[in-house]
Amino acid sequence: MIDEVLAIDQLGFQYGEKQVLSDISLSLNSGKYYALLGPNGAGKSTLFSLICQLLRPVSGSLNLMGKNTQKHTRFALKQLGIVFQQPTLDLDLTVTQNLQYHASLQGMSGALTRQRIEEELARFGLADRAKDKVRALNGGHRRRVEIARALLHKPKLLLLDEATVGLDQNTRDAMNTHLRALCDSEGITILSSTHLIDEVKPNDELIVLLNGQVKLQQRCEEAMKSLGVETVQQLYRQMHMSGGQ
Ligand SMILES: Nc1ncnc2c1ncn2[C@@H]1O[C@H](COP(=O)(O)OP(=O)(O)OP(=O)(O)O)[C@@H](O)[C@H]1O
Repeated sequence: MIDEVLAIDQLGFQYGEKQVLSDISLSLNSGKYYALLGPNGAGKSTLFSLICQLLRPVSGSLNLMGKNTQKHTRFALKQLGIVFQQPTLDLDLTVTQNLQYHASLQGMSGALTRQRIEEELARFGLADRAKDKVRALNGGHRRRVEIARALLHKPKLLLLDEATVGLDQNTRDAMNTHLRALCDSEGITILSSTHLIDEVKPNDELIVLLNGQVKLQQRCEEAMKSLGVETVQQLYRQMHMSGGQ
């Protein structure tokens, strides 16, 4: 079994003249939850776009499951599930139709599609909403559908770009618990960007991006211990003061 799911080596990116990411090197292992923290404009969404190949790196390389993403595009896209910051469900289609559309883009057979939709909707407590139009769902349920959709083809790496924004506290808590359980039960790796520091748990792997550079990659609990702080808030504030904006 390959333990390293994503390897990023000396990645650099710029929009025109503007350098946005510099010398990013990261290693993400299977079954772990990585919380990506960084202020507005730090480059989190750009990093996600590079991983899912909406953008091409200016320098450096990305390997997914041991294969270079630019040389093995289709393979790489099959390893990824993505939930973008902006909702992307079709509100006028049913939950099942939205999922079927994704499955057909992934080239999944009809039988497999039916089976996987049933499994994922059950897992997310949405089995009884399968035939409802997405428009009829509340924000928390819509997000769950988006995550179920991203998992349909059993990706190795799930990218969540501020996936809990706009959800109430209870829904966020439930989703966060659920996502970490996915890492344990399915061995899936999650890279999740957030501004909500209270969502980062001591057992998470923490990645802090500041000014387009990785300032920290360490298990959260260990990072707090080595910096002598008691909360993730304090840790993040300290990182800012020692190298941020
Ligand atoms: N298409 C673009 N063209 C030019 N500059 C861009 C473009 N997209 C983003 N940028 C700039 O690149 C930098 C990084 O943006 P990015 O959206 O990756 O940051 P972020 O960490 O995701 O921020 P946020 O938390 O606000 O979503 C910012 O300075 C932003 O203004």
